[in-house]
Amino acid sequence: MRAFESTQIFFDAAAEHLNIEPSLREALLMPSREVQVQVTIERDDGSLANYVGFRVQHDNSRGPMKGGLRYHPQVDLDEVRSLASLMTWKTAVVNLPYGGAKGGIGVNPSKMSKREIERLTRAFVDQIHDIVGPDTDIPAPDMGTDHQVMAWFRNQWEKYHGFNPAVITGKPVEEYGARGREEATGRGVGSLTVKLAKRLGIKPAAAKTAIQGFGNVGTHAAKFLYESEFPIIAVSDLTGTYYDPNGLNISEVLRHKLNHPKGLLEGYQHCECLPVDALMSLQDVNVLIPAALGGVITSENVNDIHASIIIEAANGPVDPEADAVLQEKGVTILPDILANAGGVTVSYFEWVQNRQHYRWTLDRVRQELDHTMNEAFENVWQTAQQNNVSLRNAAYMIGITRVRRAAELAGLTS
Ligand SMILES: NC(=O)C1=CN([C@@H]2O[C@H](COP(=O)(O)OP(=O)(O)OC[C@H]3O[C@@H](n4cnc5c(N)ncnc54)[C@H](OP(=O)(O)O)[C@@H]3O)[C@@H](O)[C@H]2O)C=CC1
Ligand SMILES: O=C(O)CCC(=O)C(=O)O
Repeated sequence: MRAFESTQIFFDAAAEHLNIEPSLREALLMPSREVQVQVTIERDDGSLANYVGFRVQHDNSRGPMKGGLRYHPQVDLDEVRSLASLMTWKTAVVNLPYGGAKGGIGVNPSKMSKREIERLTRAFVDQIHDIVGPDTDIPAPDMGTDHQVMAWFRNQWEKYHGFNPAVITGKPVEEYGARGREEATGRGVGSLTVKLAKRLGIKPAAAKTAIQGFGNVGTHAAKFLYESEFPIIAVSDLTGTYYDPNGLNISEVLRHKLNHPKGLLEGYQHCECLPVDALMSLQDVNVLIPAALGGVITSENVNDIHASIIIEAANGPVDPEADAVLQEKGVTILPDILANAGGVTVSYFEWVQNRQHYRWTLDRVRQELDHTMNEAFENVWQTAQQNNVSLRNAAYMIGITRVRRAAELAGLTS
């Protein structure tokens, strides 16, 4: 199933509960603007390379549009469209004054030099600089991009429009970035995992956890949960699944990754190394955290999953067919638009600080993040209980209701 179709099915299920009529559904779901651009750079060897870049601006009823930039070979218009719509519901679920957007380039950054990635980023900004801005659409990191890419993006954008660091978030801390943005998504995932397990009566020692993807989100979620005494029994990246039924020493695993020339888990010796896909079907896993690509749990592999809790750190990891099977089995799924909202929440704090020319302490960022995530969690939990629906359905109902209200107040057709 294509990514946007998946998102649409989840949207429709909630819209049905809310009794939203078809033409309004269409208006809420249809992206406001989709831009596709050619991104051509000179490779280090002097040859030319052409890529396709996208920015989909889904909705701005609640404020400027917000969402990350992904550099990955699978990036295409359908995926970016789906990710952009998820941003609209996500910013609404955590009640940030934003709409939703997403962008990316179909490229494999692991096969490029640092200078090539810089040229690629600057060439992309040359193509889209006039549709993004601090009051219109504010990008941020996602898969394959980091604070360095954000710094290049800002620098190139400011060549056209002048000083304004609020044009992008997730910047280096010393260059107008917020303390705590890098850890924010993983920290939010970790704190809600702890909260959900407690709510379901599962003690940390019994919450054996597996994390797919060990990049920004996966590493910080692992760190938080390890410190909360959850046994992390497996983690994976593209080099394999690293498994210890008694729990990995996450400090040691993180040290290994830090010392690996490409930041990979490859070569980590103090556990079993299994094939990449083995992580999903490990029998002794209670909490499964997909933290890499979307569409990784489908009708093909759903029956191999043994976990009783799935935390969607990635965007769109479970497709609707698999979701239905998991619901039937009683698996609790914390949906992406709530679980991974810590990143955009601290992006919002960064944007606020940039606009006020003021800096918050890390303690303040963490405190406000925890407050926002807790409030959103409680709201989603209560809505699910009151309406007897899944947490995903409840989260969509909250998001859609807020966006619909803002759109109606503004005058839908104006
Ligand atoms: N960064 C953020 O703030 C936010 C991210 N997200 C979502 O979280 C997810 C991860 O993003 P992020 O951590 O930033 O991305 P990164 O690029 O930092 O890390 C991605 C990780 O996933 C691994 N990976 C890719 N494919 C597979 C696979 N098939 N099996 C196992 N591991 C795999 C990569 O391995 P390798 O290194 O070997 O390539 C890498 O470890 C995405 O879905 C993103 O949209 C959501 C909200 C905010
Ligand atoms: O930090 C942001 O603005 C957006 C992060 C993002 O892309 C996401 O939540 O999926």
